Amino acid sequence: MSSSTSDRRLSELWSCVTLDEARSLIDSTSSPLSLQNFVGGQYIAPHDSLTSSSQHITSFEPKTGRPIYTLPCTEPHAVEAAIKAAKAAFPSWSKTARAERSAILRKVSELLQQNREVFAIWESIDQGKTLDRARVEVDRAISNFSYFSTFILHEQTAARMVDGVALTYEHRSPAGVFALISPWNMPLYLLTWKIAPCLAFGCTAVAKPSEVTSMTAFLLGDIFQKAGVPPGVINIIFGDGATTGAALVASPLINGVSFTGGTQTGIAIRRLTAHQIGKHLSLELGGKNPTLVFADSMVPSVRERTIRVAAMAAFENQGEICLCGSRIYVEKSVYNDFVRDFTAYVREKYVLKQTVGAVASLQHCDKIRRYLELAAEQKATFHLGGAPPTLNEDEAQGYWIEPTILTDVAKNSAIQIDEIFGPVVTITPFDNEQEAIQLANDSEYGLAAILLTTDGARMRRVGEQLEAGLVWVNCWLVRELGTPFGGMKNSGTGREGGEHSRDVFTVVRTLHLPAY
Ligand SMILES: NC(=O)C1=CN([C@@H]2O[C@H](COP(=O)(O)OP(=O)(O)OC[C@H]3O[C@@H](n4cnc5c(N)ncnc54)[C@H](O)[C@@H]3O)[C@@H](O)[C@H]2O)C=CC1
Ligand SMILES: O=C(O)/C=C/C=C(\O)C(=O)O
Repeated sequence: MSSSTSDRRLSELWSCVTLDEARSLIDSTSSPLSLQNFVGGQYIAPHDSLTSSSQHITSFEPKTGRPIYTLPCTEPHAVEAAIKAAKAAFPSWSKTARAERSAILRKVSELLQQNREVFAIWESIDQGKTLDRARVEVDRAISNFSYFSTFILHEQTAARMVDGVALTYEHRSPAGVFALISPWNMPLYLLTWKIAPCLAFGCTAVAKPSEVTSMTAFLLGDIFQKAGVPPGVINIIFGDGATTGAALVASPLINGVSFTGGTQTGIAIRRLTAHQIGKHLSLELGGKNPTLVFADSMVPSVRERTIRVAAMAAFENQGEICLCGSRIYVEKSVYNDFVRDFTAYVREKYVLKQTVGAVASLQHCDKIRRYLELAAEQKATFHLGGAPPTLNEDEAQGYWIEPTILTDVAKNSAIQIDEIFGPVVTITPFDNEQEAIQLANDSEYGLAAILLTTDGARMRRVGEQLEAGLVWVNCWLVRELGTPFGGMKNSGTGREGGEHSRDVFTVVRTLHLPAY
């Protein structure tokens, strides 16, 4: 594809300001849209053998099951070309004054803001989420850039005197070229959560979105070009995990990997990089997060909040957020009331096709359906869900799962143990605080936990015993971008956010200067 053809395609994509216009564009094109890698500051023609690929992957619209575009499955030699572009850009970018880097990132955030609705439309089409949810996520992508563009302006390093003998200080420098790999549940939100700090701290990168949801990453290339990000500083390549992702993380030219995705993939990345001890690894992996509902949180004055927070934590984005609370534990004295009120609330507020979207892929939909079949076989009680959804002709091939509420699921059932990552929640009673903590911690994962109680002492007593990197009390997914974000146990290693992202993307040396 010549660059003028790619420009035309991009301008068609940018011109869609409603979901219907975007769908018409997909339907009207005789050949499916084909995404192109963005390397060295430009989109790469598919027939460029050095930087692209002969293999292609088709991506489908979750709400209809129709093909929407193809993407190159970038082969190792082309991955290497993108890494070399990032490496060539590193010396200059890493020395660029932080005020200048900040201004460029600020421009990226402004351009995202100006194109907010277009990004939301394509994210909703590509991922299956509702348009409202997509808008929330684009707003966070905007914040990712604005936050780190200002964070770097205020960094300071303190010097210390040691016993009057030596003056010491920490000197940080950008760690090098990063592989930034993101999943399909919140594509733009999570990819920019990596790109923004990486560039802010002076590193360069090769970013690879999920092969399931590559569309908004494709549009991002154009934003970086328009914002004046120098060529090679950020390269975006497409492809699957086995071919493209593995070649990217394993390359000896890559100094660090920031990855969000499934735990098994995190383990594979650790193996692929095990012999490269100095490679920075930040892995944000799966979760099977508990929501603990204490009886005091069901008193009339706060009952509505308790139900609302538990429901949001379970079903936001179809349950496709690694932080979702998919195991709800309820104190026995309020168990029946909770199940009744929670079910009524979810039935009213989480309505398939209105406030609940389609799940991301056919493969993922089949996986969730297998868990629902298992629940039926194991004679779980379905308070909601379990039946095939009512769909019109256009939606019949889409990946739709009704919000599902299960009780009577055994502790050792795979439904209670595995990360289902869909709109499926279990509710289980507990007798006392100690049992609640023990049930919450009885998981290989340790990403997040939600604690619903009005007892201030319990908030700390229980909260501090939960094996989770993030504990939310009477709220969920409240985020301040400087706080450490990441998981314990098999939910990952490393923390990102503010100065924790600085630890990921910089190397530190301590200088000792004689004081005399
Ligand atoms: N944030 C989270 O916690 C997420 C958890 N998951 C969980 O993982 C399960 C599997 O989902 P998948 O689509 O397979 O997610 P995944 O972990 O395979 O995909 C995430 C990203 O990793 C890449 N990738 C895969 N294998 C790789 C490798 N060997 N080296 C480098 N990159 C690689 C993929 O291409 C994608 O960009 C889900 O059902 C869900 O339970 C999935 C996505 C996000
Ligand atoms: O950074 C956040 O606010 C949320 C992150 C969510 C994930 O990493 C996920 O769902 O994979």
